[in-house]
Amino acid sequence: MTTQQLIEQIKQKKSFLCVGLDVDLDKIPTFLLKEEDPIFSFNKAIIDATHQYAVAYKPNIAFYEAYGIKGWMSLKKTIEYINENYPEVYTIADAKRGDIGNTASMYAKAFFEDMSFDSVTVAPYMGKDSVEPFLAFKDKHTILLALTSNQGAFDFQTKEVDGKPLYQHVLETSQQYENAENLMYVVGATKAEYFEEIRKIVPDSFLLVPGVGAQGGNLQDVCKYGLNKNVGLLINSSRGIIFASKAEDFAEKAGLEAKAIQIEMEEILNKMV
Ligand SMILES: O=c1ccn([C@@H]2O[C@H](COP(=O)(O)O)[C@@H](O)[C@H]2O)c(=O)[nH]1
Repeated sequence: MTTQQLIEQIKQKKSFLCVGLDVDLDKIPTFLLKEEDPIFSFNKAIIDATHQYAVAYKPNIAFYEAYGIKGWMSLKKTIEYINENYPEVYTIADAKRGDIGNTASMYAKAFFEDMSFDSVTVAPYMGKDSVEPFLAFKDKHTILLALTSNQGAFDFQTKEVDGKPLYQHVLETSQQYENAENLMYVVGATKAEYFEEIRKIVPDSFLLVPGVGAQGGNLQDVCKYGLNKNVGLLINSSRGIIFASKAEDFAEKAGLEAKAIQIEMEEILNKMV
């Protein structure tokens, strides 16, 4: 999907919500465990109930890898279901990959060609040759970890290197990579006070923002400096939406949670114009 198509969808739905599909068999309604593929059944119901309020879905690959081959099959069925039924929706493989060039190319093929995701999250620690193989794919996005939502972000990402925090080097240096127009960045909602500085460095880039809901980040705080002329934000909520209920009404409750966030987003967007 092109960036322009993503922007069009955001305008149409008046939403920049990304629903995280982090399925945990211990947390889904027990009646689903009788199904042939409980993870896919759960995802299908969540997607059907939330797609009108969300512009993107982000399965975190760990939640599928943890179940071995069955988990990978559930992931493949999920991405195929989205692409076939809701082709306007943007998809993110939250895989946090990162390795030397030839290995990075294989990761890129796995997520962009075999799985047909629109984007993949990548750790920047190994530098240019580990990122550019992903960027080489046309109409696909590489989402680099810049300033993550967790407490451990302060271990390295905010440390000063040559007079500025490491995360700022990630933003500035990666903008010089070949096909840098295919870059987006992860910035945690729990780091709202950093958005003003980040927008000075990457005013036009899309930012994937996890950390609202269960991790305590706040939508309004992020939007204060995070929005740009094209909205430029994808706000992710996983547990806060998909586990809104563990009963028969789990999908309906997920839909209501997504709708509440979409309404808040619409109000924010209305104030922009
Ligand atoms: O900085 C980061 C990068 C990725 N994540 C991932 O996003 C979701 C958040 O889930 P919630 O249930 O809404 O907290 C999850 O997949 C994380 O691994 C992140 O939280 N922070």
